[in-house]
Amino acid sequence: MMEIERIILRHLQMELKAPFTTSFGTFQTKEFILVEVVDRDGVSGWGESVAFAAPWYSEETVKTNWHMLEDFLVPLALAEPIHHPEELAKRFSAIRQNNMAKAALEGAVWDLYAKRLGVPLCQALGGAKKDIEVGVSIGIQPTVDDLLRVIERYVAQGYRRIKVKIKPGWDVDVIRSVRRAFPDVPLMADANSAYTLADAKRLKALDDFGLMMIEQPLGADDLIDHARLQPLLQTPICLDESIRSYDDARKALDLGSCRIINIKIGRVGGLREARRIHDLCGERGVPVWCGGMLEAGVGRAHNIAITTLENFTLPGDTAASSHYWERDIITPEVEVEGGLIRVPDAPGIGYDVDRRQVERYMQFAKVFHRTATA
Ligand SMILES: O=C(O)CCC(=O)C1=CC=C[C@@H](O)[C@@H]1C(=O)O
Ligand SMILES: [Mg+2]
Repeated sequence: MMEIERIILRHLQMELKAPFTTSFGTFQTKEFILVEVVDRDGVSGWGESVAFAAPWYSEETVKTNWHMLEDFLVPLALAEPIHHPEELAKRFSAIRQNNMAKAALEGAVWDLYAKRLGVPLCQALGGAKKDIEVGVSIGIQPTVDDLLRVIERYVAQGYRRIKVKIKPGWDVDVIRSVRRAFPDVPLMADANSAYTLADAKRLKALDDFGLMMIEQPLGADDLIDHARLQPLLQTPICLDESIRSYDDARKALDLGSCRIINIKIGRVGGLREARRIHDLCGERGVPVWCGGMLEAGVGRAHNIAITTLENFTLPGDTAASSHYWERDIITPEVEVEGGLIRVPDAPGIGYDVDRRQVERYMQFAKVFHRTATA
């Protein structure tokens, strides 16, 4: 049983090594909330909210997450002891949506739970892989030549697949050039909802390049138009933004809206829901992979743990810490060798949170205490 004594929310800000550009815009600074739960014995569990500062990927932001955590979720977590992290889904069920806020706190409780059991988080989740395969996601670059140079660097580092961002006007010609330069590299494109069904012909033209998948071509909240588009394409559609729950995944598979699902722990509301979606896709023979949200070390560690589940058969977006940061907030940092991350075997998330670095990036914090009862 976990008796959480206090919960600390910290607001951090870290500079990315290089700006990240998608169909929606560019950012260079990552703001996020780090959640620490501390139990009666002084054991800490860590979670990271993946919401961005602005609501362009989803409606959640760092500030809405702080509000949800402070005013609703933290009080619910402190109200009573927790026997198992899966209980939180029920406890949080009165709060609609706000999945990234829920996932950050649930993730911290999972870490604490695994640490108390003395097992790695991956094992607590039922994962068995010792290494996970990873790819890298590359933002839109100023020119095609720049993009080719960046890809070359990551291919040389051994990443198992390359993901490039596309948008209208930066798609067929760009992918053609990439294919010409790298005929054999496992390649995929992410549109972040930049197209509509009216663009079906343009998307169909991408069939010529042997892409592993096209990620989220249409509306962020759509399943129907994707189900119309998929039969027109040879390339599998992978849904990201559209899948926020087990039920969304079930509906998407029933409708034929996609043939692959990108699971982001934050987007679906936590590790429990992520695992349920993974299991459903496994039963239906649909492969999944773990998406990224430019996480710092704690979020990255959670991604590694969930990716050890069996049906995460495609390389994910969890690249090395050094791809993003001068200095990450965990030790050791996440390293990629030959496109693989060795899954840590220490209890919980398996990496130590480097409190000195956390202090360095922290802008403000707030501590919440359990209100004393018997
Ligand atoms: O390296 C990563 O963490 C993945 C980055 C990435 O591709 C994305 C992060 C956040 C929003 C999107 O632009 C995109 C995605 O949709 O997967
Ligand atoms: Mg995506």
